[in-house]
Amino acid sequence: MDKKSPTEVARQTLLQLTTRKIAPTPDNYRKMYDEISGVTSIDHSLELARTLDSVLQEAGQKQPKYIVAAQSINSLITKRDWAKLEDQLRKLIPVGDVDDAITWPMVVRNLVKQLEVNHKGITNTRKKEGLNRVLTNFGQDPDVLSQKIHALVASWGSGTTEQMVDTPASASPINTNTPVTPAASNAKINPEDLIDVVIRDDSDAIEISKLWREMLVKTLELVIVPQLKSVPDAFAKAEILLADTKNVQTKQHIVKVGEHLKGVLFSLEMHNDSQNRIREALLQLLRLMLSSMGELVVEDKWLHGQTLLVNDILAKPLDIESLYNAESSLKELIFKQGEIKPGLIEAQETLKKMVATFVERLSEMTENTSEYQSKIEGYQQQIKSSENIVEFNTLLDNLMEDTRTIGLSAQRSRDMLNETQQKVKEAERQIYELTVKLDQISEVAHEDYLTGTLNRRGMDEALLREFSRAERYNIALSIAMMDIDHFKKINDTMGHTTGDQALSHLAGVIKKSLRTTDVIARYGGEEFIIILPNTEQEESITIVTRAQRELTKNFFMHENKRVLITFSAGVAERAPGEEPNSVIPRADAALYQAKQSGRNRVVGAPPIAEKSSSTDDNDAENE
Ligand SMILES: Nc1nc2c(ncn2[C@@H]2O[C@H](COP(=O)(O)OP(=O)(O)OP(=O)(O)O)[C@@H](O)[C@H]2O)c(=O)[nH]1
Repeated sequence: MDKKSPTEVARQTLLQLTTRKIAPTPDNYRKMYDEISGVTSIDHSLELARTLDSVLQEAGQKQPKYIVAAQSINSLITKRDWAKLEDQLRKLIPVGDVDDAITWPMVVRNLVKQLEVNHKGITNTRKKEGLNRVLTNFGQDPDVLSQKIHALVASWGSGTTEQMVDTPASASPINTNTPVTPAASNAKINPEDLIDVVIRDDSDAIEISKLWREMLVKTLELVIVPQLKSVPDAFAKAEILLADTKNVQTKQHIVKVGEHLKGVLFSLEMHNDSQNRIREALLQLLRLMLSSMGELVVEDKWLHGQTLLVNDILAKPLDIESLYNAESSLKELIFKQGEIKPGLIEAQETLKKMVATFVERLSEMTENTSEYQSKIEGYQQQIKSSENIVEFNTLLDNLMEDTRTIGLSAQRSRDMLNETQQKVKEAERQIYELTVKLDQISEVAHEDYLTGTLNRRGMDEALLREFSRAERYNIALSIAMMDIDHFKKINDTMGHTTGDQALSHLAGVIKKSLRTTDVIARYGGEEFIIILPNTEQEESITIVTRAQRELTKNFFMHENKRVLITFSAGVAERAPGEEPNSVIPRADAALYQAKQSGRNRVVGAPPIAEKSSSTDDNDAENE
């Protein structure tokens, strides 16, 4: 065969390929070329197959999957099946987007985390069983294993069962380009929410662990450490933990911090537990104290308001607002009592001194009288035995002088006694007034919020107190019922809010015009009641009329205009033994009379005796 030139061989090779309709691939070209030129060219693919085989055999010593891969690669090269070869190689060396690749650090980190998290419907034992199955089935192939573990963990997170990765048969083939994540297996979950499940790469992991650390630091700083302030040991430990957490760098360090945190949380739990028990015990103690206080302090009515207030608070679930309110009420009350009590003690001391002086004067008087008595007896003896008229006259002169002296001394003592008696009465009056004031101050917790007068409850207590005092001391007591005139018109023309302001204005003016011992309470709506201790009906009418006058001098202002507010009142004086539920209706009937007779006036109720006698008369007539 003639030796053809390479150009000629190439030309004929192409011609033959076209004639025989063979695809002009490099391989076909090489074969045709060899046939035409009559030589055998070196097959580089075989060289490539050999090289790959030796590398894979070497790698196969550590990972058997490469030995399996070497056989199939060899056969594909021999068959020149380049497409399949490419696939095989891709499977062997995962390629694609690095971000989407499932890496071992990521799988292990996720696995550890998810083993600690509680998943609904999946117990830890089930998780471990699933893991064991995957390890047994795919342990030979680290890459497949990482994918299977990843899928298994994702199945916990998405709430599906591990069944899908239990066996190689049921395990769906995982495309390495699209790793199965909880986001992929559960469309309802927002991938953004899954950063704790899937940590995509190291920079993510660092960022996430920083965020967790910051959160832990804040929790320690703002919640845990402050709560342990009163427990020095635990407080010191918590502070060390806080410093440690701020500086945590390594995994071992995190584990240590975790152990330390457990200890601190335990101390906190113990502390909170004991605080709760202390709180409960204190409350119980307080309740007990208050319940026995009622009996212990029967006479000390000044404590009554305080005990009622605290009782009210303890009856309801504790809330800070009512505690603050109670605190300020109690402070006000204690302050006012503190102001008045020294005056009361002083007045009581003065009274004691006066009584002592009184007794002294009396005994002086008695002494003087008995001295005089013995002198008289002496003179009697001298007169009996005296014979001499001159001596007798001298005796009489002395007797006259002594009688005059004793008379003067007796007069002086009498004057002093009268004076002391007056002072005692004055001191008694002062003590009475101060006591009444203290009693009233104790009611500060029972005020009507709008008008600053007592509310119904305060009124009931004041009535009880004043009625029993009047009975005990046998003193007068009157009740005035008052009602604003045409108040509806004020509301209708100026609005309810202005009506409220008018009510508060009226109460303020009346309160100012009353004596400190008088008590004003809101009976309801625009009706008020005034309790006037130690006051007869006539004087009460004068006092209430004075209040009416004050109201005409102190106008209520609305939109810069003066508004005259008036009220009508009925006054009734308590008869001995009469109870509030009898006096109040009598005052109310008198109020009705005041309204009927034109308003803005004060009417006194007929005395109860008259009323009952007229009833008796009627009864008599009826008979
Ligand atoms: N603004 C305000 N109005 C109140 C309050 N309580 C009661 N009132 C009003 O007081 C008015 C009382 O009306 P009436 O009982 O008809 O008596 P009056 O208009 O005052 O007339 P006389 O009593 O007959 O002089 C009603 O309109 C009630 O709504 C309150 O707390 N605030």
